[in-house]
Amino acid sequence: RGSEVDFGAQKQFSEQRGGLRFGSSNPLSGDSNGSNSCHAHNHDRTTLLSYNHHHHHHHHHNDLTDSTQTCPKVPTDPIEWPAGFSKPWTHTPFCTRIPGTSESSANGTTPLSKENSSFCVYTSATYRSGRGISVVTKPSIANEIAKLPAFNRKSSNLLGNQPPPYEIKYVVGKGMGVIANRTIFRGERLFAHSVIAIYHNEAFLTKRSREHGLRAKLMERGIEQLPQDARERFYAMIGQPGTENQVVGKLNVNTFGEEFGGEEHSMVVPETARMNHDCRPNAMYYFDRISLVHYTQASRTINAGEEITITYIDPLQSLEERQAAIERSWGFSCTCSLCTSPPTITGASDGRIATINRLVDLIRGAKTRAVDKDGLKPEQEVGMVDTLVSLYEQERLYAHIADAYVYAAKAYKRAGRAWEALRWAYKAEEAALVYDGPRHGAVRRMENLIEELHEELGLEVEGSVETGTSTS
Ligand SMILES: C[S@@+](CC[C@H](N)C(=O)[O-])C[C@H]1O[C@@H](n2cnc3c(N)ncnc32)[C@H](O)[C@@H]1O
Repeated sequence: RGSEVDFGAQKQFSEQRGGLRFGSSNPLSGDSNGSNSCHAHNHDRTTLLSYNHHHHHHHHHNDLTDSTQTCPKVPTDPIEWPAGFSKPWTHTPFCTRIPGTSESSANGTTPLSKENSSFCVYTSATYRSGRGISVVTKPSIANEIAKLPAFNRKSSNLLGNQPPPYEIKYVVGKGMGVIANRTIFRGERLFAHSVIAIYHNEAFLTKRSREHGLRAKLMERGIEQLPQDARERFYAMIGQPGTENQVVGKLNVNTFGEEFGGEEHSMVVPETARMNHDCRPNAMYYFDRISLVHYTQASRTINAGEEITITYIDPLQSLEERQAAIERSWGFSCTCSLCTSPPTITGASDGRIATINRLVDLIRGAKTRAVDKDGLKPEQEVGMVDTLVSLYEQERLYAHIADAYVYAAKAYKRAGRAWEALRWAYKAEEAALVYDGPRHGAVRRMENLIEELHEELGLEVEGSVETGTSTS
């Protein structure tokens, strides 16, 4: 466990869930909330649509676009290379400069120095037996990424040699999609692929900038330096209509969001990016930041012929909010089964979603109160978690229900109802494995809870550690 690297923000099990894990943003296109005056000067939207998927996050002002504007300058990062920069990268890093110092050399490559580097392209063409990886980010973050155990792993075949349980096919109104070719059961692995590119969200280019040319080159170079197979997979991904730069257009609609060094990045996993969106999906993904591998599992039984889908957004939003989020970030209008249900059905669903959010607030609120005099009584909380689980089921949120099971296990334990707590803890552990993967803290917490409950209930087999080898 000593080797566990985590330089990103800790993800909470329940609350940071949702939309922001899929999709890319283009922060340089301007913050759509218009909350700061810097962006008032910025009319450089690259695209017709605002693909600012991480709109609720606070972005650093980015004045890489225009040094004359009155916004504060982005501070330069402490840069640790060139010391050891060549490892694990197989290409010389290619960097942009911050404004005011951008009299770059003819080929656009800047000397390696603390003062003038901002974003660089790092590529390892030998990464994972030649699958390759490009990272476009700040030097300090690239250094952290380079230290990951992922760079010592050889294997690029993470799925074994079984034929995939799906085919990539044309789906009316959606472009390509992933269609099951046999029955798939909950928990079955569907995709497991090493990311081929990671882009800092602030590295996205902007139109009016005098840095535009260099920035476009930076974005494109990330892909051009990849080995041929990865490059072809990148260009095979769907584009974004109306986006001038092909690479940026593909990044805008195909990437998964993840934090590195506490800052938002967009990751490319071309195989997994074939899955279309559904507000009530039958598959769920997680990203393992130690190995830089992205995993997808079935979250319920999927029948042969059925499309395999994931959700691009936080599914615990009303119909209106979901459709707005999809429209804003991807530019299509959602026609999933829930979104196209009659108003009586969608209205009932919106009501359940509001109740789910309210219950979670109440349960969490009770927990954070130091002395819960006016907090929830244990039996009240038990009633709430029963309702919560039921609402998730009614909403067909088969993967996200992990959160509800965790609340249920804790509530029953608190109420002194150990057997029921154990039942929920097992369900929570199973769901968290599908939802978050084995490395996630939720899985470990549920394992610990199960162990505690076993003790409380006298379930542990006496001397089980010693007699573990003698089987009948
Ligand atoms: C990550 S890609 C998914 C694969 C894509 N259909 C393809 O052909 O490669 C995202 C894009 O697929 C399309 N898409 C995804 N889900 C959709 C849906 N539910 N309805 C319509 N189009 C969808 C949109 O064009 C979106 O920008």
